[in-house]
Amino acid sequence: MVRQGVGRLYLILACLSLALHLFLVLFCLSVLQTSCLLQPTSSSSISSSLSGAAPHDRQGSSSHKPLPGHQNGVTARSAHIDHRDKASFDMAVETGKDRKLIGAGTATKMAHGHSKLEALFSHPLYNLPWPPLLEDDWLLKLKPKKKNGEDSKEEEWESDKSSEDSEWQSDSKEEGYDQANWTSSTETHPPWLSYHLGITRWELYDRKDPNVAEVIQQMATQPILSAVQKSGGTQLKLIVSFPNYGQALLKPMRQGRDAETDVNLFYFSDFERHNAEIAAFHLDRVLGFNRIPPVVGRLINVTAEIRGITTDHKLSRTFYTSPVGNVCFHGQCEYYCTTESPVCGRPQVLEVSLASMLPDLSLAPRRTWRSPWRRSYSRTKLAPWEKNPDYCVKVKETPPYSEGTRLVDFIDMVVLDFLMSNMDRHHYETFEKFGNETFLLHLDNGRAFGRHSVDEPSILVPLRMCCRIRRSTLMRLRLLSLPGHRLSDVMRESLSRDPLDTVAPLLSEPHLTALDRRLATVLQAVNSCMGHHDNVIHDDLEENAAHRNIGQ
Ligand SMILES: Nc1ncnc2c1ncn2[C@@H]1O[C@H](COP(=O)(O)OP(=O)(O)OP(=O)(O)O)[C@@H](O)[C@H]1O
Ligand SMILES: [Mn+2]
Repeated sequence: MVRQGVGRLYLILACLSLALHLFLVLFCLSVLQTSCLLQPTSSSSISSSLSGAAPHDRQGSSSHKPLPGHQNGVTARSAHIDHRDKASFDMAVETGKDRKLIGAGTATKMAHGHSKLEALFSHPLYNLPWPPLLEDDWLLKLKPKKKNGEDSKEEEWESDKSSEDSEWQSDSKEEGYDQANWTSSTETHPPWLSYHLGITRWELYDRKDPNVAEVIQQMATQPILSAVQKSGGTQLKLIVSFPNYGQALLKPMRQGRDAETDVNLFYFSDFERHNAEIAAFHLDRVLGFNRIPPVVGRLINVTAEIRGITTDHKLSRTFYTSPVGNVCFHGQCEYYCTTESPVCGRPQVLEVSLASMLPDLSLAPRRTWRSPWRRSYSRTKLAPWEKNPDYCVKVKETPPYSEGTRLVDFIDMVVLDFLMSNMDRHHYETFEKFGNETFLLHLDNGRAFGRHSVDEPSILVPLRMCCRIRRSTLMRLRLLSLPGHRLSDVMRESLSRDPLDTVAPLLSEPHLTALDRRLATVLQAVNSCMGHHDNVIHDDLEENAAHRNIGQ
């Protein structure tokens, strides 16, 4: 009797356990399904790594190296740099050497073995195929070399070592610089050149391109051979050069990471933030735009890596030692370049952001566009969009916003700016070669992430007024609002790969929380649009599919 009773008990327990397992399996499946908003398409193969190992979706290329025949090189001018005196680097502070930088090889797993960032980038919405890339969709291409006055089929741009006027010959003789034996063969190209050659009509870089990860790694670790002040703009910034002729735009840390913008300051009086430049690059990438040149943080020694090597006398003249013994400088510029607003090392070590330089303007000219929602930059005057609630009706009728994707591209930028609270988007740039059908460069993000406690509603006005948004953007934003892909979590993880994150988190928790809060506001704004307007969604997914079908 007893044995029979025990047997029955075991049977009941076994049934219970089976039921529990079945329940768990069903539960997991339903959770997975809800986080997957889109069925994978055949060409959107999912990569589990951030490296370039997975096949990518740019038509006509499988290794992110430009295709022969499309992308065989550029003229040597692209890497033109100032010839600089060379000084020692014995005091150089190098960071990031042993860290896994963004996109580099195997991605760093989170402590608990699950990477939300990897999961996000594996999602089909982050692996959408572009329309087929034609010859004109690449920013740069090789100049066929003419031999003896004849057109040669063989394309080559290696410098002719015997030629007197070869730029490369003189550059490569500079102490510290590499010999530049670059040919049309992609293997000979430094990573920054491969990155330049990979720029297309639709995006600045391919997230999975191993060259982009290399560019970031090199900016973080290579010796700085030259540093000169960059003219233009309002604040102090330098152009630095590396041994393989790569260049970066350096912006120094000017205030504590967590210093909130003074409430009594107009946004245009705010200092730029080096961490904002870094975080903006990560955010733009996490949003799936890929329209900000790769940026990385670094600790530099201001004496060895700026003062000691610069031949910019205007800059070197502004160095001094502060009363507490820190090495400071202020450079010369329109604003903020005085002893009242110096950049100071501690005593010599300084945090900076380094943004990879775009191709030289002589090779890839850019067009600057005034934003229709530009602020008045006056303390008293209102801008036109602040006075007219129907302002967008006019904008929608005016080229280039009346055609193609310009308006939704602009809205993408508005979403980015609202999330990071950047009020300083007075202008934006595009590559001239691509005319009106191209992505917008999201340059100059130094005034973003100024305040975490306030969300600036005026930045979102174009979205609320125009009620237009790309379907792919909206779907990615919805994905980022789900717990499994939460924007603040993926941003925290992405930023943890930057070398400066070991010094202090690049975005404090209140800034990360603000991202989630603002994302919810964007989604609410779109919902409200859909409640009141037709034609809110620009269906780029369908459009791209149609293009691909035509291309097949
Ligand atoms: N990564 C880059 N590569 C090449 N050029 C760049 C890059 N970033 C910015 N620039 C160019 O340099 C100019 C000045 O840079 P940036 O806008 O960041 O400086 P700024 O001092 O903040 O300017 P402003 O005061 O006008 O806002 C930009 O308008 C842009 O044309
Ligand atoms: Mn600026």
